[in-house]
Amino acid sequence: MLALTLEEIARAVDGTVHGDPSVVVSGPAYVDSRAAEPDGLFVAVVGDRTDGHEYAAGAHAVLGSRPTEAPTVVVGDPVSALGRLASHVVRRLGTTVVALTGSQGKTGTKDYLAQVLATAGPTVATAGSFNNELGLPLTVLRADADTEFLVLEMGARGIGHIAYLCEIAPPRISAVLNVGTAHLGEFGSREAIALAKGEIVEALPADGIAVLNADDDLVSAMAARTPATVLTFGATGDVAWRGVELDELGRPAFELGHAGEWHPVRLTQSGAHQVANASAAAALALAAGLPLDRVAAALSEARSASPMRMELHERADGLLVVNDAYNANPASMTAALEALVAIGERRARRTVAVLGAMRELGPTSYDEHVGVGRTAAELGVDLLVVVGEEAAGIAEGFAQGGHSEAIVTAGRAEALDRVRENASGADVVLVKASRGVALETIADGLLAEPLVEGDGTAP
Ligand SMILES: CC(=O)N[C@H]1[C@@H](OP(=O)(O)OP(=O)(O)OC[C@H]2O[C@@H](n3ccc(=O)[nH]c3=O)[C@H](O)[C@@H]2O)O[C@H](CO)[C@@H](O)[C@@H]1O[C@H](C)C(=O)N[C@@H](C)C(=O)N[C@H](CCC(=O)N[C@@H](CCC[C@@H](N)C(=O)O)C(=O)O)C(=O)O
Ligand SMILES: Nc1ncnc2c1ncn2[C@@H]1O[C@H](COP(=O)(O)OP(=O)(O)OP(=O)(O)O)[C@@H](O)[C@H]1O
Ligand SMILES: C[C@@H](N)C(=O)N[C@H](C)C(=O)O
Repeated sequence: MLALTLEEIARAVDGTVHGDPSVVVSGPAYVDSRAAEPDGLFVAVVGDRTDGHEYAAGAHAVLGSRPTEAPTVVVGDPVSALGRLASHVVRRLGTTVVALTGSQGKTGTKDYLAQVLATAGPTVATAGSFNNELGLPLTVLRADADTEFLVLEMGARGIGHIAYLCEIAPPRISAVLNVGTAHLGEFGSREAIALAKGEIVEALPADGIAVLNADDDLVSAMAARTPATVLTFGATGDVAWRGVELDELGRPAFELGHAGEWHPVRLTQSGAHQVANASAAAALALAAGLPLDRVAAALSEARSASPMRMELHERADGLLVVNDAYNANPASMTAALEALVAIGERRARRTVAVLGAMRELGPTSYDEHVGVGRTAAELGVDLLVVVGEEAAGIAEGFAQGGHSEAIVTAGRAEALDRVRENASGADVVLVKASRGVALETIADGLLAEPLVEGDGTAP
């Protein structure tokens, strides 16, 4: 972080210093004392389970809503003060702010983009999915005077969320990946989601660049909402792809093109949907001034940086587990099922889908779950295990799709037992549900399973 004294921080956030005002903060801000940063700023937040102020002792410096044993800048609301501090700092840095949003793919695209830009200069990017009013300022305050690119993932569950984040860190380049149905229950309609996501291009300056998905009508229409130059990505975009082929793990190889120039890309992440994310990252990198050949090469070198997104592991007996359990909405469920079937076809494996609830979908939630079940049947998934009553519609859709009965379980423990009974080393298993369902426990359980000679089942 830019080195600032507590006195300077207090001035920037309209706070009051309790303790030595000359203490210099040069490290990042953080919210968990168990992951303290040297010379950093501990942001004390009152949470659902405990009060961060209780853990301030020993901190180098604190931003909180009351004095602590450590040098503290006291403010009314530490989270909004953190936003003001980030806003103050980012305006003093010469870094290029690149922001992106969308209903799905933000983190994956951010991970691609961060690795591509890092080939051209020091880059700071959102850790994991730290993309809200707390996570974004924490990311900004990891940047310093040497940072050339600041890559910010921006999440939203309502109108104005992204506009607020753009006030903290105004982007010069920004992208909208897609408008799906994630958090539809919070927004009310896809049109409202589009209104919210488009705030990221409305915030651009006239000399900025808006990267929009040419294949998504709600996104391409956002061109009318920005003063910036528009650069599109997609099968029909300015930045396009052709010749997509999937290998036996569903990893795409394709040609990436722009302005008549084409270069090969071979991704190490599974799923045809990664092509759109990689192409969006390419468009953002081109907008930041990188040449297409370097972008294509860097995409092929990019490693998976965030867990539980199409995370593949093979067990000793050959069972292939696809842990895509970070979250779930209808579009990402469909993408994951398509990847599952693609792998099954290429490795001559039986396909097993272990699916739980998709949350925050609002009144159409049950129908959306039925739709996912129908998709699984139409794609030819061999065995479906449904986890929890909340996801029951998936089983109904599977039956409607003309497939044999799904195995419906009460919860994760029962589902793990059923998968252990029914899946063998010749299968590929997909595990997917919303974050709160935490189906990674099933993926972990399958991979942790001790194998015994003979029947290959756990003791
Ligand atoms: C403040 C905080 O850290 N919250 C996290 C904490 O929540 P909880 O209330 O349970 O905290 P506690 O009561 O346990 O502790 C209080 C504080 O004390 C600290 N502390 C505790 C013990 C100790 O020994 N030392 C300590 O210092 C502790 O660190 C607390 O600060 O834990 C939860 C479970 O792990 C976390 O989920 C919670 O994080 C909150 C939600 C958060 O906002 N985290 C951000 C850093 C973040 O960006 N998280 C992202 C997820 C963001 C997200 O969901 N994005 C949505 C869009 C959201 C739009 C937004 N505008 C909205 O309205 O929602 C999306 O879909 O993309 C992430 O984690 O990936
Ligand atoms: N372009 C896409 N189309 C459909 N599904 C996608 C796409 N990109 C990623 N996904 C899937 O969506 C899920 C979430 O991916 P990712 O974390 O990258 O999205 P996100 O937008 O960052 O999510 P969040 O809002 O929770 O941060 C994963 O299952 C991933 O495989
Ligand atoms: C965890 C949050 N980013 C998210 O994606 N929530 C939805 C509802 C999910 O978990 O599927």
